[in-house]
Amino acid sequence: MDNESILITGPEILDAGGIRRGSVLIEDNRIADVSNTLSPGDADTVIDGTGKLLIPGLVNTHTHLSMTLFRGIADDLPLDRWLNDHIWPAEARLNGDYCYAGALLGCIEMIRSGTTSFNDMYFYMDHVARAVEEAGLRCVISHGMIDLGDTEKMTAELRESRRIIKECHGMADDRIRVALGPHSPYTCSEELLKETAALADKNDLMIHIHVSETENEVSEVSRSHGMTPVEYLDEVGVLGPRTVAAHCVWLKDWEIDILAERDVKVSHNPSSNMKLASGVSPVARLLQRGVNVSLGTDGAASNNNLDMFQEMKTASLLQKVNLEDPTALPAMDVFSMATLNGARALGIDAGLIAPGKLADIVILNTRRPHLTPWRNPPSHTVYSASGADVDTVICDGRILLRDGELEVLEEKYVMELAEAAAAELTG
Ligand SMILES: C[C@H]1O[C@@H](n2cnc3c(N)ncnc32)[C@H](O)[C@@H]1O
Ligand SMILES: [Zn+2]
Repeated sequence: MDNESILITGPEILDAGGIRRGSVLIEDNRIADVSNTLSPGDADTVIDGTGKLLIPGLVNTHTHLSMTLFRGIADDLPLDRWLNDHIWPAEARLNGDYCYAGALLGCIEMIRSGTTSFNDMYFYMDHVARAVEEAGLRCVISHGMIDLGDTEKMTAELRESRRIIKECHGMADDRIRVALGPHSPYTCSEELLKETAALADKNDLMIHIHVSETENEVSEVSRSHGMTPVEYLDEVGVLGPRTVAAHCVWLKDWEIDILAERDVKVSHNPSSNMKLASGVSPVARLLQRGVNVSLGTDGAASNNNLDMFQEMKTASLLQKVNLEDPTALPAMDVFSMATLNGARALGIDAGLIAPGKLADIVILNTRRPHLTPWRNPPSHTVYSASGADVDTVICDGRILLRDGELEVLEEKYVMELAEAAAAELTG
């Protein structure tokens, strides 16, 4: 059933390299050919791409998938009160079944809005992995480690990370990989951060961490360590090319240099930063210095959805208004962030529509009133489209959504499961 050949005939193709027209042939889990001479006889499955736009699957480089269960519970608060007074008390009641239900729901939401890969940090990650395996998506997952300076807690967090690595790394034909997830410089002890760096080095693992999200964090870290968060994380060895640093809102100029030098992968989360009023990340400057900046939604309790199309538009508009410069972060740049830069951040051989790349592909219906006249694909994709315009999704060469119909998971059942879990948790 999966991993046969699929031919998508005659769509327009948009990726970070530009716009063109051509048919796309998928064999097994990779793109085999992109050309104008392919004929329908060449494939087991043929998808008519006429009137469609074919793009690489979007990559969400920072989220907490199971937090779909907490959507709408604590709006209109700053990060510290949001976490301390609402989210952490609610999370204390989580278990594996709840996290599985929330992750399944999140997977459906992502498939329907054109995301094929994501970077997740949360709890009960073996249950999240099971959901992702069933959904057919690709991900990097990490157990969110928080020790608040407690040595016993630190040992337990590292033990749980090791367990998840052992059980889940390379699962589902390597669609699921495991990273280390020290939550942040303000919730992890110095020792935990150093242990994390050593473990990542030894086992060639990615690190996923929140960095310089709020002004409070910068004051707190500066007070405790006499250094800014980026300087401190560099000192303890956490920053490198396999580190995804989420947020990076409050950066001094020299911290941007450190991030660039270490080739840290920055994940920009504009909706969450705006909703929690955390601030505005200097994305245009980061990109100018050559930092690989990608996009993330953060969790559904601070966004409040997982739609990467909205995230692209928001990212662009936020830079423009903040810099009072309408040329800042144009459509093509933000589209590259959501595709190629995301794939690079997660070490995934995708993000471009080209032979040899992993077949993670999204097809949009362009024949919609709000996309008419169809004339400027990058502009329409970033400024006019939404996740609801996605009609077909392929991940790892397997069709997950076809003409708006899910080919994986039972949507009605998953929604009921998530409703029940949310009611028990927060109701
Ligand atoms: C993995 C941990 O990260 C928390 N979490 C979710 N969103 C954010 C954010 N924007 N900043 C910091 N922590 C966050 C989750 O609620 C969980 O406790
Ligand atoms: Zn987060």
